[in-house]
Order: sequence, then C-alpha cells, then structure tokens
Amino acid sequence: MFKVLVSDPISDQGIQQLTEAADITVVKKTGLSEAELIEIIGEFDALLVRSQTKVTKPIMEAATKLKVIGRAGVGVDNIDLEAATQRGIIVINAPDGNTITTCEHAFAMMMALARHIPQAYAKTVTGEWDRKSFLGVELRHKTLGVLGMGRIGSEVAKRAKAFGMNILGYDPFMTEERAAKLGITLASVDEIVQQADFITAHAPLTPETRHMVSRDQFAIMKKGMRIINCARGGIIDEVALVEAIDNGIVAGAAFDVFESEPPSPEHPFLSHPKIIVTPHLGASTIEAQENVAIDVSEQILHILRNEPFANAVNMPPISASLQNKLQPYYDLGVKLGSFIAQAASGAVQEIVVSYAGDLAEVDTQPLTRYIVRGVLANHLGEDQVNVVNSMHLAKIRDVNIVIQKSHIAKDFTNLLTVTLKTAKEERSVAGTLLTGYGPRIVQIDKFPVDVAPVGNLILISHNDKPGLIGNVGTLLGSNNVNIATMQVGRKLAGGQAIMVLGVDKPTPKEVLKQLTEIADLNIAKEITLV
Ligand SMILES: NC(=O)C1=CN([C@@H]2O[C@H](COP(=O)(O)OP(=O)(O)OC[C@H]3O[C@@H](n4cnc5c(N)ncnc54)[C@H](O)[C@@H]3O)[C@@H](O)[C@H]2O)C=CC1
Ligand SMILES: O=C(O)C(=O)COP(=O)(O)O
Repeated sequence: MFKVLVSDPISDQGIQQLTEAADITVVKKTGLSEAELIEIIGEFDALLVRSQTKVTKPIMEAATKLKVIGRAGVGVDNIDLEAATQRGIIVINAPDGNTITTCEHAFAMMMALARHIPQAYAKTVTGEWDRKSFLGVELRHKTLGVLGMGRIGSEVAKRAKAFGMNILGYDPFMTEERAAKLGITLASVDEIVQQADFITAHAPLTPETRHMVSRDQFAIMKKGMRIINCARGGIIDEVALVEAIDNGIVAGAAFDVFESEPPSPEHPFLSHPKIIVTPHLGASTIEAQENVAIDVSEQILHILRNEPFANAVNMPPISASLQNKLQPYYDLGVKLGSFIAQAASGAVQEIVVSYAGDLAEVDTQPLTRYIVRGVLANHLGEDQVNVVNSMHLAKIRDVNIVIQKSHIAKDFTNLLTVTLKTAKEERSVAGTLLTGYGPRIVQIDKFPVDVAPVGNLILISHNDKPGLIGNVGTLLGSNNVNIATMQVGRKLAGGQAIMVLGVDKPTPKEVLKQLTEIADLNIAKEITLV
C-alpha cells in the first residue's frame, strides 16, 4: 500500500484515480508548516503539491520513503530540485493542463488593464457614476511583446492576432520557422521594450529572466507601455516598475504574481492606482485544476507502480519516439548492470557501456541511467538508487562512465555490453532482445552464452575438463539445489570456460564454498536478478 500526501488544495475530481486505487491511501493536509511536514513526511511515498508548499531540502531529508513529488501545475520553483535529484526523488509536473487557463487570465488582465475595469468597478459600486476617469485604449493595431514563447506565450500570441495586434516574440529557443508559423516577428528584449505597446511575460523565473525588464529597459522603453505578468514575480523588477509608472513611462501594469507571495500589505502594487493585481489566479479554473490533477495523479501512479512515466522535471526530457525505442531495453539494462556488479569483485572504478547496432543511432542517455542504476543498486541498495540519481551517485563516487557506440552488432540487431572495471578486475556482460524470447544474456567475459536474465543464477569460472560439469551437478543435487537451466561457454577446448546455472532457489553460502573446492573450478558466484 502506497501513501500519498496532498499538501495543497487540489481538485478532488482530478485525484480520483488516486483516491479510488486499491493500492493507494490518500491523506489531505493543507497549510502545513515546514516543521509539521518534516514530522509526517517519512510515512509517505508520494507528495502532491501546487505552488504554496515549499518542498525544501530538510523536508526531503526527512522523506525516507518518498519516491515522487508531483506538482499539479507548471512552475517547480517551490521545490528544491537539486535536493530531490540527490535523494533520487522524481519530480514531475503537469505542463499542459493549465496552459489555456493561464493564457486566458493574461488576456483578461490585458483587457482589464486597457479598459481600467477593476478601477471602474471599484468606483461604480460606491454609487459614483464616473465616465470621465477611465478612458481606455484599443488592442487593435497595437504591438504586443511576448517574453517567453512557450506553451502559454504562444497561445497568448494566437489570441492577440485575433484581436488585430502585431506580435513581437522573444524566446531563446524560438526559431524563425516557428515564429513564421505563428505569424509573429522574433525580436530582442530591447527591440520589444522600444516598440511594443503591451508586454506580457511568459517565461520561467531563472537567473537569466530575473529582472529582464528593469531600469535599463525602462530607460529606453516606449512611453505609455502597459505590462502584464502572469508568469513569475521577479521577471519584471517591481521597484523599477513603480518608478517607471510614477515617471510617466509606463501607463499601467497588471500582475498576478509577486517576487514574494503573498506580498506584504505595504507592497506598493497594492495601493497603486495604475496597477491591478490578482492573487496568483492564473491557473485557477475548474478545468485547469482538474486537468493538472488528473495528469499528475496518472504519473504518480505509474511511478509508484514502477511503470514508465512522463513529465519528470529533474531528468532530461525524452521524446515519445525515443521512449518507444528505448523502453524495451530498460529492464535488460538494469539486469546487465546488476549481473556484472554481482559478478565482479572489488570497488567499482569505471562502467563502460557499449551500444552496438540500431541503438548506436539514438540518444541512449536514458538507457545508460538504467544500466548505471543496475550496477550501483547492487552496492548501495535497491531503495537508494533510481534513474533520477544514478548518474549523480556515480559522479560523487568518482565512478567513470564511458559510452561507446558502433553501428555493427555482428549477429544481433542490437547488442548492449556492460564492462565493469574495478580495483581488482575487469568483467563484462552483453545482452540483447531476441524476438520471441525477450531479454537474453549472450556473452559473459566474451564467452558466448544464451541465458535468460532472471531468477537465481550461479556463475562459475572453470577449466574445460571432463567430469567437472558432472561434479557440479552432483554437489548441487546432494544439497537439494535443483538445476533448472545450464549454459556452458568456452573459446577453446580445454581452455578457460564459464558455466551459468539457473537454480530454483538461492544457493546456501556453504554450498557455493564447496563448489570452489571442486578440482578445476576457480570461482562460483551467486547472482540474483529480480
Ligand atoms: N500565474 C499562474 O498561475 C501560472 C503561471 N505559470 C508560469 O508561466 C510561465 C510559462 O509557462 P509555460 O508557457 O507553460 O512554460 P513553457 O516552458 O512552455 O514556456 C516558457 C518559455 O520561456 C522561455 N524562456 C526561457 N528562458 C527565457 C528567457 N531568458 N527569455 C525569454 N524566454 C525564455 C522558454 O524557452 C519557453 O519557451 C512559467 O513561469 C509558469 O510557471 C504557468 C501556469 C500558471
Ligand atoms: O502552474 C504554475 O506554474 C502556477 O503558477 C500555478 O500555481 P498554482 O497551482 O495555482 O499554485
């Protein structure tokens, strides 16, 4: 049974898959302090948050069972991603569910700003009929500058076109082709502040975007500009903005987000007649809240059940086509890593992964994470290593990872070889996926074999001598260890050879020791592949 803590207000309908799952218990506790979270987080396998819960390093240090933090929304700036990665906690978000809702909020803010709707409303409800103070501007034929042309920025641009606006877009990842397709013009931040009538921010808050509109930009800005920020507080310098409004450079601003949330009651935005504000409501619609909760619940279920998942924020993104290609190899990758870690003695110094065949043509980094996980889990424990932290753990232990690629895989479509260099020796194992048979180990230390990588195995290194196989069988049989499968590999008759036995249950240590006492049998190791 897995326990999921929901620590922010999240749609009940959206998390139905979690509340109705037989293997999940959902606990809802909102408004907890850091200390309160630290106290209870140890019991939970998953944490589901929005933007209020600050998931800090101390919380993660106390989260001994936590496998995943799900963010029902886009921005993960409330989660310490580095701490999560180090502890192997997967952080996922729901990047698509609130795009339209937030875009519509930005648009509503732009229109409210152009027509002074909040100010006019506030006066009208007092009984005053003031038709002179609220002369607005049209959007038609105005230039809109969009800072950040991702999901939300692109949707804002589409709607602005329908309003007859000209669009300038700035985004470091935007190509001319994509801009042309959206019917917008690419521009620099300086060009945007010099030419636009409205600016709307839709980028994440990063060291680069922090104060991307500040005193330098206000100094060259077109007079009468209006600014909207429904992305993250801090992208527009709040202090410099108030100065620019008071100096007559900026005509007004509409903000949904603040550098510090909630803002203090003395924050200058809250009393400024030309600034309208909402309390981080960009994603707050029934539809968006259901969408993000559904998306994130689905991925949490996959992660807890050890199934493939999407939308991890602290792992490199992977396209659906690459995922389809690599996914069948993940299990084989873990098994090969685990096999060779159990076979080799001594401290691990280097893991060499060779991809041969079709696999050499694609980005195999995600698969390497699984292989490294397989190797390290043998030494560090299954629950300590996963695909999120495997590369990080290898790095901090000075384990060198070497990747080799070759288009030729001899007899196989694809061949994955994992070589482990330890302080004592170098050993290797190679595997492939055989149509109709699934994952197979086809080489051990370059000896050809054909072994299903599953269950309890005994790996024996011996000299190829008559009678040895019989002696092994007799010894195991007399100790009630039943041999289910047997594979023998040798390069030369009478030379070095290996034997892999599949047995029905774990082999007692004493029996393994007795095996090594058989003449011409050099090493016997138990290998368990789950
Ligand atoms: N107010 C609210 O309630 C909500 C706020 N948001 C915020 O809106 C923002 C945008 O969200 P999405 O469009 O879904 O994200 P996205 O990831 O699709 O788009 C962000 C874009 O910003 C661009 N970018 C990165 N660095 C930049 C820079 N230095 N200058 C200009 N652009 C840069 C990226 O290339 C990307 O295209 C995020 O900060 C998100 O947290 C999202 C949902 C609700
Ligand atoms: O999705 C985002 O990035 C948001 O800012 C929405 O935040 P919220 O879930 O409404 O607290």
